Amino acid sequence: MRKLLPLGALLVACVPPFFVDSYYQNMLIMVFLLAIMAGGWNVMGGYTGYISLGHSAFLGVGAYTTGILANAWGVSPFLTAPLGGVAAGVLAALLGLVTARARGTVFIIVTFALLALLGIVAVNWSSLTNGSHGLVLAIPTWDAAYANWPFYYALLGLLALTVLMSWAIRRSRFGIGLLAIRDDEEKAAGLGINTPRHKLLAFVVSSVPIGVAGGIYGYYLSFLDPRAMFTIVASITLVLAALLGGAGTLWGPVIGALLVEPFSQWTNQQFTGPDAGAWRLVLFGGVLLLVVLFLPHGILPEIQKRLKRTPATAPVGKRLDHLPVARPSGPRTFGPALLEVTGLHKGFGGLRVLDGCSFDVKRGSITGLIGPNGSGKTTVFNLVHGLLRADSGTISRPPRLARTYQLTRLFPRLTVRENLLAGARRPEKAMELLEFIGLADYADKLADSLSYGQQKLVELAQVLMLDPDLVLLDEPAGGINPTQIEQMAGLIRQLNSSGTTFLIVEHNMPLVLSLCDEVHVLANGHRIASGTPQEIQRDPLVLDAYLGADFRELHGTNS
Ligand SMILES: Nc1ncnc2c1ncn2[C@@H]1O[C@H](COP(=O)(O)OP(=O)(O)OP(=O)(O)O)[C@@H](O)[C@H]1O
Repeated sequence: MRKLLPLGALLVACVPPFFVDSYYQNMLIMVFLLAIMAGGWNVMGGYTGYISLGHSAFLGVGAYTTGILANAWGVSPFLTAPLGGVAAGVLAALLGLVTARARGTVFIIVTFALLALLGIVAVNWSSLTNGSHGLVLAIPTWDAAYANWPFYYALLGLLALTVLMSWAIRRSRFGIGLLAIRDDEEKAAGLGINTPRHKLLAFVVSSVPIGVAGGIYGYYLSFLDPRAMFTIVASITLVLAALLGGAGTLWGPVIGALLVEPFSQWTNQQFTGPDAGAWRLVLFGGVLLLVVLFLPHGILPEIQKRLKRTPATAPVGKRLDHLPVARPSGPRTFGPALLEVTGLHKGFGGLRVLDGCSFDVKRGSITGLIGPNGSGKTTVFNLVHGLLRADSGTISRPPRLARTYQLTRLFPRLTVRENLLAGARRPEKAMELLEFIGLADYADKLADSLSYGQQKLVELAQVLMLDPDLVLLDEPAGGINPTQIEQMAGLIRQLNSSGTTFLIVEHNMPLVLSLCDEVHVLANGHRIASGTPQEIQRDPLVLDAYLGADFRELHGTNS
């Protein structure tokens, strides 16, 4: 693709002088326009995963701002078109603030409502927009033989800038943050990504090229009709182009525009009369539905998948070289409490999950938190990590704290390296940690192509990128094989010897007993025992509430 790019660019640039037929020039101008709109939208809808149905509003805002200012100042609309981009950006920022908490369908509806609202404003604010009569712009003054050229090159240049912007974003930490939000917003926030700021910026960035394009397009038409400028058909068309080509890819929106625009022009010729708009809406909506159902990732990812069809196996797990580090013999001494939880109460509706839970984790220790299913261990993690708020009680936690999840939550569509970089932009540190967990060879593989055990290791490395003082591990051995459990234990010990404190929730008792310095046992929402592994496995309360008869028999423990 990269090698073909200069050739393609040269060919496209040669069209106006060599293909004077204005039909084809106009077709390409409209393809560029649609590609810019789909490319801008892609930053929000493709990278960030927030589907907007209102993005064509930025085209109208850009066109009106450009036209009104050019008329008022008596200058060429080409000069005021960048201000169309500014107006679109400001509007997007305002809307972004309003929709800060909106997700999924609510976001779609709010963006659609914005489009409808602006259409009404454009029709009714006659003193500014000339209302439903439309706004007339200056007619181009250059020779009719070159009539389309300036628009053609202006939009081609803007398209190049849009693709370049999209490329730069995808390679930046900001872009990794956007993709992380798309894959798992809650987890992204947990890794320290400022998700509201990322979304706001993505919204603004996605609107600006469309606003500038609106200015150029308005001049191309020389007449702004509010119904055509704020039509839902335009929004559906641009979303269709992005999804068909491949949302979240660099070239997908361009490929989509190349396919959708000729189709759109064909429907323009086929449907005439007063209901034409409604029929086109039905048709585009239907095609959009088909694309979502049958080609959900779009054409480009489908082609890439077919080309890459290497053996469909996941990378085979390399045996890690890190042998578990032997436990230091003799008593270990620890610092003061790094985490202190006192009298935590938490309920969900009528269900009391935590009922006066208190315990601490000493600096430098590996502390276990065990208990029967449903005793509230994960809820404690969620409270300590700040995902939930306690009904009452206090938590004194260190500032640098990170957690893993019971079921791994890597960003599946980011590479292993990008998963690590999402929380902190430190490429050397990321590679160092991948070496440490034995997965450096997998740095550029997509996270979801790894085995579950490998994903658990990557999630550990991911949280270590934050240089945490305290790491909360939620079932690090859950669902992985005994060799990998041993590897995981070895890594935890190694990290602990270099100063990291761990709080581990785990059902694998041999692991807990061999790894932990101190163990707290929860049952019915509060702590029923604390002590060294030796003390815990002899405690009759713990044997009754959790470890049970099997454990007693197996280990010959007497009550
Ligand atoms: N967000 C929630 N809304 C309603 N109930 C919840 C919520 N989160 C947890 N619970 C309930 O709270 C109880 C404790 O759940 P929690 O996941 O903390 O237990 P756990 O000790 O971690 O269990 P396990 O060992 O099975 O992971 C369960 O009955 C669970 O169904």
